[in-house]
Amino acid sequence: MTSKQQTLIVAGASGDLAERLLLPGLASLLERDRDRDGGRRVRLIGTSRHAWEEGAWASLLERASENAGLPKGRLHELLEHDEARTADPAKPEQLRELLDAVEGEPVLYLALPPGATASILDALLEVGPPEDLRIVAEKPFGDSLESARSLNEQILKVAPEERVFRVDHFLGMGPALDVLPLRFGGRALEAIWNAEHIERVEIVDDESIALEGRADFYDKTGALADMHQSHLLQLLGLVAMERPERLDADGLRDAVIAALDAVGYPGDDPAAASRRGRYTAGTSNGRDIPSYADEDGVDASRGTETLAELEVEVRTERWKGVPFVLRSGKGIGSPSRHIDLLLRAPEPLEGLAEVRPGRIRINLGDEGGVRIGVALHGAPDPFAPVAAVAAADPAVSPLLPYGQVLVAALDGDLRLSVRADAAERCWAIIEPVLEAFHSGGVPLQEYPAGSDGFDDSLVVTA
Ligand SMILES: O=P(O)(O)OC[C@H]1O[C@@H](O)[C@H](O)[C@@H](O)[C@@H]1O
Repeated sequence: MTSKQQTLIVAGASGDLAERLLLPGLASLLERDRDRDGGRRVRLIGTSRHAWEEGAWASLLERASENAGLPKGRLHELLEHDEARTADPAKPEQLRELLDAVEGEPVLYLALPPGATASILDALLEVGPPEDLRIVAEKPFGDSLESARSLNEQILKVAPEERVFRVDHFLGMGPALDVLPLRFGGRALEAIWNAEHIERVEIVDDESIALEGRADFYDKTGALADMHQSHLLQLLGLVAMERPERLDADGLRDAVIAALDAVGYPGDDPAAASRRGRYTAGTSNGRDIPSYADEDGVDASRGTETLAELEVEVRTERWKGVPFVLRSGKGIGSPSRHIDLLLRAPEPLEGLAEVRPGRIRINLGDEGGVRIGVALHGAPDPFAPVAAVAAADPAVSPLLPYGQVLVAALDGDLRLSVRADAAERCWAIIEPVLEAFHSGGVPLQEYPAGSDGFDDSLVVTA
């Protein structure tokens, strides 16, 4: 690769996302590519509407390098150029100045909430977007089906779909990338990847962290819109889809949308298919956590959920009658990120001790890998560590998930980006449940932070 020059403008660079995830992701990919044909030629402009304090930009890059596990000066070294600007890209004249500072191909990363993204898109239309502009839009893409539609209309006036990258960093997680080779790269698992052999699928992201000062965003959003609408449904798309005709962007994204289109609620009753909870004071991961209702910036009367569980069906021949359970919560005592495919019990065989039927676990946590529970002699519990383990080679995907989605955007690979129709469809799937939540149709349960979530006896009114 003698790479072309690109200027990455990050709007919202002073936010927590840039420091924790996006810039570390960038550092991880520049580091990976540093010795490949002279490395990538990326210029970075970080913008914020608020004035940058003296030294704030340099120390942001240092913290981002450290968050990527690199020496603190590394990101600065790897970038061809970097600078911070105080600018409001929603103001056309300020946006024009930013675009004038671009050298090479412009990549505009909108690390901002949907309302701010919409204002910048308006400004882009007014100044006339450069023809080679790439737009990267952070999740949540809209905050309802209607706003996702209108964002899509706006964005497609500014750039064609093949230059638009709607980010879902779960799609950049090594283990999520493993789902495709796991299913289609060999015969062992795809042969049983159906309702005949699989009884239930669980897609879980239970986190020990709590609100972490994000009340501004989270209290208006809640677990369901934060996690299920994007991350968990995208994973469901990969697990539930049919074999794509080919694994290019259209092939993959057509297969994902077909799976999402087939999603419905058991008995067409979204309220009965869902549960929600909110943490009370407790201790999680050795830290004292206040009750969600008492966290700074929270309006307790909103009844925002910090834990949500949803059961859906995928109405295809392959998945007939198989519940897909999607759960995510904060302040959970035994955090776990995984996709489990629980196998049906075999026909009993006289003389053979009864064992648990086993499961396929795709571990989405840092350690990754796939664990297949099988019955072995002397190991009646196939969930025990003697079961077969396929560990991914960490050298194969050394990028952080944000590095993976970012490199896809920089290189124009659309496979890790959520297509317009899928972003809308995911809102359409969760909106009936959100309505049930807001109208009080699903009781808000309480769980102490540090516990494992639902306890049906603790029901409070929403
Ligand atoms: O642990 P990661 O990779 O940051 O992903 C989980 C996070 O994903 C984000 O998209 C959500 O807004 C957060 O609430 C969540 O904690």
